[in-house]
Amino acid sequence: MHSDNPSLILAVEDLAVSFGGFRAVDGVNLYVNEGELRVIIGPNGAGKTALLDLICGKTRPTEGTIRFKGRELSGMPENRIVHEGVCRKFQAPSIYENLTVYENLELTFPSGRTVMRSLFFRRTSEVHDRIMETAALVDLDGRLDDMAGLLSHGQKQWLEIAMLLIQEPALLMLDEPVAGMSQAERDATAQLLNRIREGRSVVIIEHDMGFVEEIANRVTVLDQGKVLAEGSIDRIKNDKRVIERYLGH
Ligand SMILES: Nc1ncnc2c1ncn2[C@@H]1O[C@H](COP(=O)(O)OP(=O)(O)OP(=O)(O)O)[C@@H](O)[C@H]1O
Repeated sequence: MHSDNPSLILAVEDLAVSFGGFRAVDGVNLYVNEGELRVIIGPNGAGKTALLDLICGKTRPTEGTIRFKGRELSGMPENRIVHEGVCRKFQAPSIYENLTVYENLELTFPSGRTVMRSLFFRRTSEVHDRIMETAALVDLDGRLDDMAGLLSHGQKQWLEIAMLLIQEPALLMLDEPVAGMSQAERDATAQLLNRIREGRSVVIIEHDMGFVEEIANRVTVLDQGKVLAEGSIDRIKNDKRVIERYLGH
């Protein structure tokens, strides 16, 4: 049924992973369309992170398939999955604090450069234009010459998102992107995500329901490794089982 949908970009089917006999992900189906912003919620230990780990190749499934643009990702090494267009941002920022915002972005431009080699790298106008465009997308165009270490917590998170966007992923996965942010930074992040979802798909793990309401197209609720419910935020908020298992706590 889902293969008839031309905008389907990610199709996860019957996915499972066991750790020492414990099924952290237990038969999950997940279908994400192009241009969609999907939020995954659920109680602690529901398998949200484990699901993203499987999609980005950090861990291998015990069962099931992960098709991205029709190609099977499970079994591919992590760097190959990035090359296919799937990028993942982890919670802790991994920016270079002693380099400028511009240099951080330049470093991630997809040409396999290292910190040392980038010192001798000639800036082409293509690289420069992409850096300027991406910095503007995350509101950091005014901070390009500042050391990344001087940015606020929220701006560091945006820089890291920009470092992924430079690689032009078709699917961007973010793990609790607004954790530790001020309300103003959360609002700005919601706007940022609405800008960056254009032309790509975004999958986000989030606990903050206020934020989920602001950004989500569709919400998938995981519980004990399984999909408990899926649908619009209004449907999810009023789902008896979701309230019982998660929202009511
Ligand atoms: N690589 C791994 N090795 C061993 N166990 C794992 C691994 N990844 C996840 N688990 C286990 O699987 C279960 C689900 O964990 P997971 O981190 O996916 O939950 P979560 O829904 O992301 O929870 P939280 O909201 O607390 O982050 C946990 O019991 C966890 O210990």
